[in-house]
Amino acid sequence: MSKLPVLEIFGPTIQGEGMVIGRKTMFVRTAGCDYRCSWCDSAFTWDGSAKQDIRQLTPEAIWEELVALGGDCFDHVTISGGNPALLAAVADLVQLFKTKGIKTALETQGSRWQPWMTAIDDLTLSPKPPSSGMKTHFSVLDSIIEQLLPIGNASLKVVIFDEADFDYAVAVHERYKGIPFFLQVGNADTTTTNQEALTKQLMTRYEWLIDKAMVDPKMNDVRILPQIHTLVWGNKRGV
Ligand SMILES: C[S@@+](CC[C@H](N)C(=O)[O-])C[C@H]1O[C@@H](n2cnc3c(N)ncnc32)[C@H](O)[C@@H]1O
Ligand SMILES: Nc1nc2[nH]cc(C(=O)O)c2c(=O)[nH]1
Ligand code: SF4
Ligand SMILES: [Mg+2]
Repeated sequence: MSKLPVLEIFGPTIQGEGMVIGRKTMFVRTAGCDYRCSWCDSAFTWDGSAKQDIRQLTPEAIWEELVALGGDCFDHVTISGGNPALLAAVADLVQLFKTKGIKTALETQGSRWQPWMTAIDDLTLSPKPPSSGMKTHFSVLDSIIEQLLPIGNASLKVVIFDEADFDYAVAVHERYKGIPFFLQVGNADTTTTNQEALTKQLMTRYEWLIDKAMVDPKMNDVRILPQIHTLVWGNKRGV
């Protein structure tokens, strides 16, 4: 069976972001990304700094590791990256999880379509705002959302750092009216170990983002969230 490039397997922990925030889950983090976001909090998946830690694993080997870590204390796995949507082999992993009675979530920026996306229970599409330095190919995102709308498994989550990002988020929300929409506080310091200062800064940014959304009639049907794992554990990896 085809193998996947894996950088991290961890949990159980809480899903710290978006549509299933707070849910107990395991994480599988794949290596490689087609983007280079200026503020990426997982740059080690694509910048070469963790190259030596990438393992090519079969779905069965991934499952064994999840069970070794979580025992019978989980029923949900989140696949993130990097961009797991670069990998056709996610299909086999998701099928294996299904046979084990495990629900799946997946995080991607929405730059590539994969047929297995219809089999994901909780799919987060996180197109990137101007502050990331990336450009959204809306024709690709249009096509992904069109195919997932009848399934009802997708949400949109836009990370916000500044006014231009907020305007971008408004435009994305307006374009895809029927999709649950989340605004997420951007973490501007992904390397600090000063957790107290980071939490304070993130809460200030959270309040700023709430205030922005409250007075915008185009942002009535939205949810506004921080990354709660960052509030609890700071920039620690593997949580
Ligand atoms: C590391 S990415 C991996 C999945 C996929 N490449 C993507 O970007 O959606 C997981 C989530 O973390 C978000 N993220 C990355 N860096 C962040 C930061 N500095 N502050 C807040 N969210 C961040 C991304 O926007 C995405 O929603
Ligand atoms: N607890 C926790 N929740 C998360 N939600 C999305 C994450 C990601 O890096 O994709 C993430 C993560 O790394 N940890
Ligand atoms: S798309 Fe996701 S993993 Fe890739 S650089 Fe951007 S935030 Fe990081
Ligand atoms: Mg993360």
